[in-house]
Amino acid sequence: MALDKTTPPPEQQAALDYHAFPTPGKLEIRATKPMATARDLSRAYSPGVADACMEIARDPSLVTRYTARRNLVAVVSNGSAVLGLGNIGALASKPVMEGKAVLFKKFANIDCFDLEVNETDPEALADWVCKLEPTFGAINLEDIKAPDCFVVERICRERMGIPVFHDDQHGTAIVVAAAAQNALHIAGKEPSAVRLVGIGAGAAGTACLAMLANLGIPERNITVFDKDGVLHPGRDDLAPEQRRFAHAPEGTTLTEALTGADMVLGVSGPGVLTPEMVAGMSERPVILALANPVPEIMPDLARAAAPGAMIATGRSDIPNQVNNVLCFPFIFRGALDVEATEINDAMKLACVDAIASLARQTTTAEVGEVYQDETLSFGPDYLIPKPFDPRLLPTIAVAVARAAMESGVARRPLDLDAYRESLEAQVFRSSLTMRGVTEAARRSRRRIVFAEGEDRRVLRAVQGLAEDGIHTPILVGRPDVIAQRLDQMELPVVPGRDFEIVNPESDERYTDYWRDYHELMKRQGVTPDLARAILRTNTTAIAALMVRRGDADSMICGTFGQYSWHLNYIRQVLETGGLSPAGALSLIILDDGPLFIADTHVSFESDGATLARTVEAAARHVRRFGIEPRIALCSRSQFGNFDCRSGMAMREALAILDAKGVDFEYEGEMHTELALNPELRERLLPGNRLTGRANVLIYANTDAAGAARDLLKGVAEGLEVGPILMGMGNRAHIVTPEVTQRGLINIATLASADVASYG
Ligand SMILES: NC(=O)C1=CN([C@@H]2O[C@H](COP(=O)(O)OP(=O)(O)OC[C@H]3O[C@@H](n4cnc5c(N)ncnc54)[C@H](OP(=O)(O)O)[C@@H]3O)[C@@H](O)[C@H]2O)C=CC1
Ligand SMILES: CC(=O)C(=O)O
Ligand SMILES: [Mg+2]
Repeated sequence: MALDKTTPPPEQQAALDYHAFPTPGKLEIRATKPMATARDLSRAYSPGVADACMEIARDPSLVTRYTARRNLVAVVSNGSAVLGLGNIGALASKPVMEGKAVLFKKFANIDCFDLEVNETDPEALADWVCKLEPTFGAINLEDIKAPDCFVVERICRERMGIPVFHDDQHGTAIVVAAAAQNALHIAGKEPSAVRLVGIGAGAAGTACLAMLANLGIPERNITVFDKDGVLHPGRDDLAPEQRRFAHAPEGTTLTEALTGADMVLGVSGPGVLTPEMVAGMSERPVILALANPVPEIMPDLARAAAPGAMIATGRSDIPNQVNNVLCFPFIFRGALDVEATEINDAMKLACVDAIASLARQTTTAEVGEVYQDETLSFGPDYLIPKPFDPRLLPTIAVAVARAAMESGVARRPLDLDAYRESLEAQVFRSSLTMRGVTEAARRSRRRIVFAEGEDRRVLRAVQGLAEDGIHTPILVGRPDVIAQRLDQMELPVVPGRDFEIVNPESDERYTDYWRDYHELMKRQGVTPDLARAILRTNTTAIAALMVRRGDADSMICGTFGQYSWHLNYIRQVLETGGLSPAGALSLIILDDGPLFIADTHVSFESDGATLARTVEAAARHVRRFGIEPRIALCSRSQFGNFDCRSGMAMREALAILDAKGVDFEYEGEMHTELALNPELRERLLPGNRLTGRANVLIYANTDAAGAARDLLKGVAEGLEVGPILMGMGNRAHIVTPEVTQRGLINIATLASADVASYG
């Protein structure tokens, strides 16, 4: 069906809707201080604000203490070279600039104002930017056409005492250099022997070519084109940045230049390269077709014409995205945090090395999660890290900060180890909470068996565990299926070295296992035939038997199916006089700290005695994270005001705990709201024994606990560690089907930690 102008194709309509709904645009401003009372108002505004003003007037350096300036970047454009769309003007450039601001925030937690300026004269534009110095910690120039961008940047850098960085030049050059370095390494080509063709001699083109020359590609091997054809010595329309590359003979055509070339860098416009042109390039050519949104050649056409080619574009929807988004959020993070006066060459080169080396390392569970169907091991389709790779922030920002300090432009030197740790805590949200447990796991020799060893998330988790230096897991699964999946996912873990396999179809211990199981269950209607069948097909039962017989120390199951189905087999095999489930505890990591919730899965309706046991077990587990428990027994009833079932059970539990004299804070029964709001609690339940905000919420039925857990995960973006099966001596844990690779790593780490008091 032909689509008329008023009916965009579905993907375009979706992009337009993304921008339009639920509120127009992609950004808003949020206050970081409370503004709820007259007292707040008098501090934030008149009269209190005057104190902050006068302090800054007295000592200008205090602006970083009393305002948001240090973390505030201006994204400035006049709309003269917006993506590859050309000079569409300042107003139409706004979606791109808002987009850059969102990326700054999302990837590096940097706040931005996007400033679209109606000014075509570069000197006037520079003047305008310089006057903004009091507002910002740094300036990101964007989509300003060459050669005007050179003028604007030079003037701003000369006159301003904060970093000024033209993203299209330097951000692009950094990422291109990292990708080119890696591609040439794979192709086995030395930069000094490479023949390079550049298409586009604008902002991006000139900076990328200069950077590539800096990496060792000889200038005489570089031939460059713009809309007027080849850059040659006879041209009098070139800026110095372009003239440097103008040495080809006049009249050279693009096809001629590309014949036998090793690399082409397109930063020009859509469809400039034809299949015939790339077909004539050398063996294993590198094709960087970076025009946005439509590249110089689409990868499928390029691959058909040059099957050995390594191809990258600037787009997010195609593997090998070479785009300055891999650079600008992170280079600014490092520069802002050390209060650098500029972003110099040493910082840029540090950034190139950091990006290039990240692609050569194996990826994390988090990246695997986002890019499920893509190859993520270093090679032709993975030359460069993915934008959602959480390692980018700590790795690049630290490298940049170090380079700034070493090159003498950092006004605020940092302890780089502590800096890296704080950045890692931002991106790997569970890492800080899990740190103590991870250390304990590294020291232990516990063997963990994964019942669903063929699951892709389990295989990625095994890789993560190997990287974390945590033990050798055992996988229950068919070796050929595991091998095939590892191969598909290009995971470098190897059976025998990084993990062991128990094949349910042929393990030599099978007879022992089914006999043990039959012995355990013969009085509950399990016949030998049934025991054989279960131990042949039910990997949860197999894993439990392994733990029971001492072939493993702990098991993890639950990536599919119902929690209670798995729990049933665990109870059959592992429950003893001393070990029985005491509830499931979820640790939910939220922006403002961890919150534990129980019992989310085990006892559907708990009585007082069960609840008291759950509370004690939860306190034990919470302390394993180095957190002192403050436990609230939550109910619809509050201090005996309502005789609902949960209220009565909670009161019974409270009496049991009181009689026992336990050594942690607990109180109840109370509404969840009061558990989380100490001021309100003090008002409604004066004299209650809980101090501060509760960090453990106990519910009397799994409906309530499960709903609290799901809401925190679903609405508050809580990250779950768990559920932790309490009471089983750390011998078994059951995850839930939505578990992520990071979730599996966390639970396996918990299971691995050798803690005597675990139960
Ligand atoms: N992937 C990434 O990270 C990035 C990609 N880009 C992309 O690079 C392109 C250029 O951006 P930028 O350098 O900022 O813009 P500029 O306007 O500064 O430069 C554009 C250059 O491309 C040349 N050009 C345009 N069309 C053709 C053509 N058909 N044949 C040969 N040369 C052509 C122009 O020639 P002339 O001077 O004669 O007009 C000019 O030299 C855009 O498509 C942009 O999206 C830019 C930055 C980052
Ligand atoms: C990515 C970018 O900055 C551009 O295409 O202009
Ligand atoms: Mg740009």
